[in-house]
Amino acid sequence: MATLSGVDGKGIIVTGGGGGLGSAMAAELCRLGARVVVCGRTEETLGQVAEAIGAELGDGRAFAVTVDVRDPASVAAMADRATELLGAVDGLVNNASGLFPVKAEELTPNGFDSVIKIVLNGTWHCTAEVAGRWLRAGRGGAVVNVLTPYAWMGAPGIVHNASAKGGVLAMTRTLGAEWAGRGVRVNAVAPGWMPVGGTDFLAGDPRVRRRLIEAIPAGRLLRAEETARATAYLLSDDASYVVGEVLTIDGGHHLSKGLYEFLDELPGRVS
Ligand SMILES: CCCCC/C=C/C(=O)SCCNC(=O)CCNC(=O)[C@H](O)C(C)(C)COP(=O)(O)OP(=O)(O)OC[C@H]1O[C@@H](n2cnc3c(N)ncnc32)[C@H](O)[C@@H]1OP(=O)(O)O
Ligand SMILES: NC(=O)C1=CN([C@@H]2O[C@H](COP(=O)(O)OP(=O)(O)OC[C@H]3O[C@@H](n4cnc5c(N)ncnc54)[C@H](OP(=O)(O)O)[C@@H]3O)[C@@H](O)[C@H]2O)C=CC1
Repeated sequence: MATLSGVDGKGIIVTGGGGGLGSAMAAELCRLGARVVVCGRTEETLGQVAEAIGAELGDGRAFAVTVDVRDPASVAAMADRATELLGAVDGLVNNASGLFPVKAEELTPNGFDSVIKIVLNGTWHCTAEVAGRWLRAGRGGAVVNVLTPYAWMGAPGIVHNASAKGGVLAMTRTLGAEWAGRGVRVNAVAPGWMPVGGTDFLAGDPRVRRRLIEAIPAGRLLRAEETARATAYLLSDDASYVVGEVLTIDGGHHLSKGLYEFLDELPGRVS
């Protein structure tokens, strides 16, 4: 029986790997057979993630490496260390991010820059470093950028992050087309709301949680592991003809329910 090739045996770097989605993603990729380097700025959380994966799946599956994605030299050092630890790097997941809710008219130039530097510049630095090595070596590889549907929908209250994610969307499509002929694939996932990391408040506030869920056609929040599995597909050779694409995983949230939820109340409705 034919099976999907998946990420079994692949070496993958996950940036922001100490965070909510990054840690869940790293663990799920390892369950699917990959070996991962989780990287970010905070050694302690990265160490905890690698240790938890080791306790579940055994040693040699997950490794912690510090990096500041805003700094190209730090990214190059991380890529060196990841290559030593994994043997070969086959995939990169650009998951690191930063944001704070703020009214656009109150956002300072430095506040805007602080988010752009992590999300847009950081994604570029990691992609240029890791994919640059693949291109110079004449080998392939897969990059998956973590977007959200607001990369194209917009997101009032977080203009810095929405602008950065919009930039990463353009980067995904551009580099996807530019490098496809040389075996380097660049794609993205666009997950909806998950009660982890930057939005872990969703797990605790029933009112906010209920209001959000009401707007999601699928009627529930997304599980981080579901994002991980979609990411695994894009990292795998099964997606070898998928280029510059965005896989949206939001239960239909960005499509909205439209008139459907009011259908029974509309005058003149023919049943
Ligand atoms: C809401 C929908 C979300 C759905 C999708 C979810 C996405 C995520 O969850 S993304 C990940 C969220 N996690 C984090 O953001 C954690 C990491 N965050 C940070 O490190 C900081 O929040 C950061 C993004 C601001 C970066 O920190 P740093 O570079 O150290 O920046 P500074 O603290 O030096 O501040 C720079 C600049 O920004 C202004 N600023 C910071 N926080 C706020 C705030 N809450 N409100 C307004 N302005 C803020 C700060 O004042 C500085 O500006 P100046 O004062 O002009 O110098
Ligand atoms: N949670 C959700 O509902 C959704 C999340 N997403 C996306 O998922 C991704 C992860 O978000 P989430 O897990 O919620 O958030 P977290 O805050 O938990 O994770 C963000 C991670 O980015 C790392 N990071 C921040 N700045 C830097 C930097 N300069 N260099 C290296 N690493 C950095 C942080 O680690 P450290 O501070 O230690 O460096 C942290 O581990 C983001 O791209 C986000 O936009 C998308 C849709 C929904």
